[in-house]
Amino acid sequence: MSGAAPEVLVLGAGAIGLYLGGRLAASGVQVHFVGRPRVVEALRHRGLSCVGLDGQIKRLEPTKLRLSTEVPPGIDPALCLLTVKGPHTEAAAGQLAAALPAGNVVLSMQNGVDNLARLQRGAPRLAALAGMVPFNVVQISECEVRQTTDGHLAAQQHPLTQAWKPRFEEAGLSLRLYEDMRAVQWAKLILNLNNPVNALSGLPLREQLLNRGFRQVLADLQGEALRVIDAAGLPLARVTPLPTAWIPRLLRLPTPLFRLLASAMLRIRPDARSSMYDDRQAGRPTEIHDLCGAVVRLAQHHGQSAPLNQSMLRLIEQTAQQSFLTAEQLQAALHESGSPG
Ligand SMILES: NC(=O)C1=CN([C@@H]2O[C@H](COP(=O)(O)OP(=O)(O)OC[C@H]3O[C@@H](n4cnc5c(N)ncnc54)[C@H](OP(=O)(O)O)[C@@H]3O)[C@@H](O)[C@H]2O)C=CC1
Ligand SMILES: CC(C)(CO)C(=O)C(=O)O
Repeated sequence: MSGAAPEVLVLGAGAIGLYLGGRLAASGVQVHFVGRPRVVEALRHRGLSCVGLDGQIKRLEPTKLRLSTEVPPGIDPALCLLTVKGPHTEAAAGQLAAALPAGNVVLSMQNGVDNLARLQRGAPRLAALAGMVPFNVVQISECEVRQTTDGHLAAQQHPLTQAWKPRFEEAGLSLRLYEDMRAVQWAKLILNLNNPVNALSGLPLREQLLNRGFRQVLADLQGEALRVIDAAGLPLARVTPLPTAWIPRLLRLPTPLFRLLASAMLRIRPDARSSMYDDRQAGRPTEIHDLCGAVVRLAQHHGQSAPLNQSMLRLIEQTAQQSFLTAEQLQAALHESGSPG
């Protein structure tokens, strides 16, 4: 392990944290990873492999990795990447607040629209910025992560993210900076409404998206969310080749036409699944309250309802972990219990 001071702290050594941190480390950035004991232990023995979308492997031997299970007191990284799931943000913010000097920048690379506020509440003396990861990463084992879809990272326009942009690009991580990250996060949330559909289908993402019934369920959830977002007057950024508001229409097309027109969306490795599928199967808390829950809360705030997103939230919470639904069963379950409140 090099003796140079860490430049980047990754809090949450999971799929995204290991992939982003691993690629930065492989390009020469000094990265310190904070993870769970089982992950840290495995990395200490076996090192880390990050497999890019092109199949190229960036390998970090154990001696090259800086690892701990807690944020080291006194650490002063130029940048911290927060890569825990939403339900763990509050605890992570507390750890960062206790260890980092005031003013340090923490970039949340999480899904959902509420993590920045959680981070600001838990660590008010740190500078919290929003980021977004558009691509899927599969954690094959504690020590191996693989990018399975394409896309550009996004982050809040800020002198520090501007300064780090070339370092990300050198690491093969294309980064775009936005003034209005809220518009980016809501656009990503529309895409993430597929996470619970994927989790309940039990299918890999590509196979699930090639099923018209599951696409219709997703289009219904997205259509409802888009109406709520519109009523709330929130802008949406363009994070996909098509404008976000057109996606439900694309999803409803017959499969042969969808296959033809959505080739970019279907460029997914056949084994990729949503992060919510992994959480549900592992019995971990899911991010459903950060996704469908955010739509329901926004609707309520503006005197509207979002019954389908509300039903999806209940389904994820109440359906036994090992049970999967066909598209028809899912469609029926959502519409049956799709009553407001
Ligand atoms: N995976 C993906 O493809 C994508 C994920 N995202 C988003 O990125 C964020 C991270 O997701 P992902 O990487 O999949 O999540 P993971 O669950 O794979 O990784 C998070 C890791 O952090 C650990 N952790 C949580 N709290 C702490 C803590 N205080 N100290 C040390 N370790 C901790 C978790 O342990 P434990 O499991 O024990 O809690 C887990 O190992 C989420 O918001 C997700 O929605 C965005 C785009 C794509
Ligand atoms: C990349 C995407 C949209 C789907 O896998 C995701 O964000 C996730 O799995 O959480």
